[in-house]
Formats: sequence, C-alpha cells, structure tokens
Amino acid sequence: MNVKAINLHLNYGRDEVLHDMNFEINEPKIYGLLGRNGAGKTSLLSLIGSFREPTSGKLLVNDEVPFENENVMQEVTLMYNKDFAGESYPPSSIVKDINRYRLNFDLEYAQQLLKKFKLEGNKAVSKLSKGKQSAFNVVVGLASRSPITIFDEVYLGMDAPARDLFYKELLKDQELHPRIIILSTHLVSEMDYLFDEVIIINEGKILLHESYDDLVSRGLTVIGSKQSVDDFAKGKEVLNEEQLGDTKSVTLYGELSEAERLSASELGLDIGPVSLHDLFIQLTKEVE
Ligand SMILES: Nc1ncnc2c1ncn2[C@@H]1O[C@H](COP(=O)(O)OP(=O)(O)OP(=O)(O)O)[C@@H](O)[C@H]1O
Repeated sequence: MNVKAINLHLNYGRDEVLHDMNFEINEPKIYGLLGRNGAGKTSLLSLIGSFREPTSGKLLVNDEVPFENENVMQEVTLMYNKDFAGESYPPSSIVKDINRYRLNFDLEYAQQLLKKFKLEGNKAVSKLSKGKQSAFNVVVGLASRSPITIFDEVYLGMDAPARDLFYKELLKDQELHPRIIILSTHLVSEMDYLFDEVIIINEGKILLHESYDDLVSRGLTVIGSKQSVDDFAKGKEVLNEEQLGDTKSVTLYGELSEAERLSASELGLDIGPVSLHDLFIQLTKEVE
C-alpha cells in the first residue's frame, strides 16, 4: 500500500494550488497533514480519494491512477465534512447499507462505535447536531478499515470528550489493523501525539515530510542574555526571536552537536524543546 506524488500539479482554472509536489508514503502509520488555511490540504486529499484528477504529473495509489479506478476506490476511504441535509435515515441503517458495498467495512465494529458515540437512536442523520454528524463520519471512517483511511478535519465539530474518544479508538484500532491513516488538522497541539510522521504543506508545496520524533528533536528554544544568544545562534537557522530587556529567546531549527550543547551551557544559555504546534507556526509564517 502506498501513495506517491510525482511532479504533481493541480489547477483550478488559472489558479495553480498544488505546485510540483513529490512525496511517497508507504507504511502503515498515522500521518499528520498540516498546512495553513488554503495551503492545499483538501485539494491534495481529494486527489488521493479519486474525487478529481491532477492537472499534470502523477498521483498514484498502490502504483495505480486512482481516478475512476474501482480497485483503488475500494482501498481508500476519505471522510470529510459532508453535508447530510437530505439524509433521512438514521446512522444504524446507513452503516448496514455501507456494509453492503464496502469490502473492508466491519459492521459489528461500526455498531459498537455507534453505541460509544451515542448515535444509536432512530433520528435521521440530517437531524443530528453538527458534532454528532461529525462523530458519525468518524464511525464510518474507522469501521471502513480501509488500507488507506483519510480524515479531512471531520472531527472539528465534535466536543472535547468525543474527540478524545476518537483519538483513543483510532490508536486502539490502528494497533489491531494497521493501515495508512492521514489526519488533516488544525488541532496540532491536541493531536500531535497521534502522528508517526508529519507532512507540512505551505502554499501548495511540500515544506517537509519527516518522522514526528526527528522533526520535534530538531526544534529548540535558546534563552539567555542577548549577546550570548546572538553569538550562539550565528550561522544557525533562526525561526523566531523575542527580546525582553537584555533577555533574548530564539527558536532554532537544526541538530545541535555535543560541542554546541557544551558551549551553550558555558554561555549560561537555557535550551528547551519546541512543540510541533510552535514549530508549525514558525515554519509556515509569512515573511514580513
Ligand atoms: N473548487 C475550487 N475551485 C476553485 N478554487 C478552489 C476550489 N477548492 C479550493 N480552491 C482553492 O484552492 C486553494 C487550496 O484550498 P484547499 O481547500 O485545498 O486548502 P486547505 O489547506 O484544505 O485549507 P483549509 O485549512 O482552509 O481547509 C485555496 O486557495 C482555495 O481557495
């Protein structure tokens, strides 16, 4: 199972929204897809979900073009904030329907999840609250057990306890049935512990694709007197600087050698970690 982008471009009319993307994901892991509003996350996911075709280049799923490809479509589930306005059936009967045409769908698991998310009643999906409709998307996405399962911000309407239940179920089910799971989200600090790998896209380009651990280990804050911090930061990639009186704090991006750590301690500098949330903000901020 894999997803590959090769010199991938996507235009809407004259607007190019994905520019020359190249990446590959091929392991059953949880991938966090991050990007600012309008970065192109949904556009990219809609190509993987075979909702549209690239303008040029290739997007391959299991080495095949997914668009209108029955084999691939059975392997991929893309859940997004669907409009359920015309949906007059309750969740319990919709999952039975889905079970008839989705190969990997696990009806029993779907029914257990409906119970956990309190979606068992006879109310039509269109009459459920927004948060409950989102929870229903989560149920369908999890129970689809698709080798490639994508959640495009479906959980945004859910309250904190429901989101927590989703994260727990996701980790539990991923352990039992490993698959490629892509989570596109703005809730970076809440969800970062779920990610094995992180892909950040910025203005339609892949900014980085790394393991969560490598990425986070590369960000650090350095705090101390202005002169010492400036000396230490010279020649390094500085993502952010703040100063209060003579005290300065910088966010650096890159590996530190043992010698550099020693020199920081000799200069009386405090070195601390940076969260993925902060790194994401710094890495994608607009240059003033
Ligand atoms: N159907 C469409 N027609 C024209 N332009 C579109 C269409 N869908 C998206 N766009 C544009 O493509 C760009 C990328 O949008 P996309 O929805 O992929 O971003 P996103 O990263 O998912 O954003 P958000 O975080 O706000 O959901 C934006 O500039 C958007 O205005």
